[in-house]
Amino acid sequence: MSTVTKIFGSKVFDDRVMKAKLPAKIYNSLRRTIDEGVDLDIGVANAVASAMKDWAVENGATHYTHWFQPLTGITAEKHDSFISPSPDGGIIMEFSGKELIKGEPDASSFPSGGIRATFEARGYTAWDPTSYAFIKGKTLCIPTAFCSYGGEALDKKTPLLRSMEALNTQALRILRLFGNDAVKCVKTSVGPEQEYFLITKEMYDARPDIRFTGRTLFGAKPPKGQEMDDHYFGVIKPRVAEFMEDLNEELWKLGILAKTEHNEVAPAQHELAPIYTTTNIATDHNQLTMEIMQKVAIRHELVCLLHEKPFAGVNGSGKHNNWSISTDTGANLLSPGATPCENAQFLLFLCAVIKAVDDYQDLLRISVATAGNDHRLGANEAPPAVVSMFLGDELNAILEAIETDTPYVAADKTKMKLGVNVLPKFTRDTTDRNRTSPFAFTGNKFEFRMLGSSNSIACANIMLNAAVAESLKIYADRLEGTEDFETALHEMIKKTIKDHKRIIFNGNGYDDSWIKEATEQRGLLNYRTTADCMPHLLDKKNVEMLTAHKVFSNRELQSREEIMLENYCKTVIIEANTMTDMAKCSYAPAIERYASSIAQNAMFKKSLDATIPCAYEAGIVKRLSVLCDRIANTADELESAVIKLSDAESIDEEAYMIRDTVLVKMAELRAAVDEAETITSKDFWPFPSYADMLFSVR
Ligand SMILES: NC(=O)CC[C@H](N)C(=O)O
Repeated sequence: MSTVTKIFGSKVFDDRVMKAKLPAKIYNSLRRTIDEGVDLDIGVANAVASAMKDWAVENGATHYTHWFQPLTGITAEKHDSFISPSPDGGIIMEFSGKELIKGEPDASSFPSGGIRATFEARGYTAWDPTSYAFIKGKTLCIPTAFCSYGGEALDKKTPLLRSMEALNTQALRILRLFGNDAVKCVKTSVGPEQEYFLITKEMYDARPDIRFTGRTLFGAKPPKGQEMDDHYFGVIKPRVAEFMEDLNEELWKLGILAKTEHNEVAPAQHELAPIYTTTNIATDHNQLTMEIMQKVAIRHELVCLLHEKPFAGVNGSGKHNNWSISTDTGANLLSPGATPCENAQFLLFLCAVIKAVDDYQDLLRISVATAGNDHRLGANEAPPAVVSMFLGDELNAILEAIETDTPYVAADKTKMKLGVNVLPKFTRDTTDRNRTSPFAFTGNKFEFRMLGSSNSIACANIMLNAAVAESLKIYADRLEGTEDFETALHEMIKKTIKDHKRIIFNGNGYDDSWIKEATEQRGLLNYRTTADCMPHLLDKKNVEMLTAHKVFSNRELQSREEIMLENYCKTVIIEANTMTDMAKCSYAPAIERYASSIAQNAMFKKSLDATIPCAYEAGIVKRLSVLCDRIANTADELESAVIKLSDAESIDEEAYMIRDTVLVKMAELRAAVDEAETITSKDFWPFPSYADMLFSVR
């Protein structure tokens, strides 16, 4: 066995271990819980817990934790050791079924958006057996859902599981209509491409803005950025290669299918992509991947930046969510099939996605909304904030032929009537990719490109699954019990294309003319910022859909809106405070020192000989003095804008004020400091430059 096959999954209590360690009866009953959602009885839980503990202890674990994903966007853990006193004064290592299936963390300090007051400390964590337990360090981590005392979800996993269930229910109804009775379960899978930057720890330590906010808040454009396209897929530097090697090993041990690694477009930018897996597991794995990337980087004296736009002017970091729907019998429902019948089914699922993306474009935008991602969307190969879909030429032609009842030329001029017997065979689309499209069909899956690199993929997939479940439900309601299935199917697909073709766009998403056409002619939404989109989470149609499929309750939705806006406001306020601090306490004094040293030089020169020219010195001193005044004044104005936020009467209003005043002043302050950087001696400049940081790893 190669080393990789040996270490892969070695820290995971996966199917192989369960099979080997559990009595057959227990194993089969656990499998039924994992595969079919059958309730687990305490006897089984006790047996699993005991085997899990023995395995974990054998592998060096001393503690266990319920590992969950609160609404902070990161994961949470509270370790308990397995020890229990024994009568002889020693200890035994113990872990019960009760401890496995339920935890009661005193977790009052997590954001709950009003679901739970601080004095109501209790929250519950409940084991999610569909995601395997694993060992991190010396701790056995048990993936769990997290909810309040009253049963409301306080995490991202619970609604994600609910959305998968909603899609499963509706997709099965559709499959039955096509005579498919063998499929027991439909699941979505995802392969998220994780982009990130690596800079040296030395650079990181020297930049308070990166340390406090994850991104640079100042920095003049370097002489060289990504103009030469020489970093993308370029030779990986040895130090980065060592980091990647180490990272792969850690991920493989945790059963994470790390597959592709390469240099990305911007200097210092890289990407890691795993093989796709069930959405729930992919979400857990992506959270772990982000955590481990940061840990491994430190071992190499590097820092891994997961911010969406750590450096202005070069590519930001996204997390493209490659999403598909498949059955337990191994069929990918987004893959054009081999027979006309399969293609009719494929077209129905395709239409369900088209309808979902159009009807719930706002929810998709909301699902990726963060202060950081607002800076990324709309430039440097990240899609714009207007949601649209790219299907490619062949699929477009097919949809057009269906809509207009005209022959589909590429397929023997067969008229596109969607009767299962007359639909022509067509193969996988091989058209080009579109980097500016938020939602691109890539042959047998959709690539949702709007997610930012720090986003949990849970949110985007919750909305996507729920919206598609809703389309499928509407279809199933219409088709079930119809006399003439083929005609009804054909009419329904035709209607979907007519009603929703506005969302399909194959051109350049960055063109101003597209944004104009999208918003003015097609009526698509353009929510530029988190402040613009977040309140729409509570729009009637969104609440109705999400509650109808039991993905969120009303209260859970309100809490999410509040938490996301609070997060936006806090993030920007921390950025603003960091900026005023850096401007007042570091930049302005440094600029003053440099200007005064130049002024003194000029005076020395003049005292030697009054005819020595000092135009250079005078010019610089003048420019820097003007800039320094501007920096000081703008920093004051920024500070006042932040103080004024306390006048806001609601979190929505505070977010609007941030968008309209604080972010505007931040941009002005940055412009003044960046201009000063271009004429100040490096010896006086207090922080590393863009060039220093972007080219720091050699
Ligand atoms: N080449 C690429 O796919 C770049 C994507 C880009 N970094 C983004 O923000 O999404």
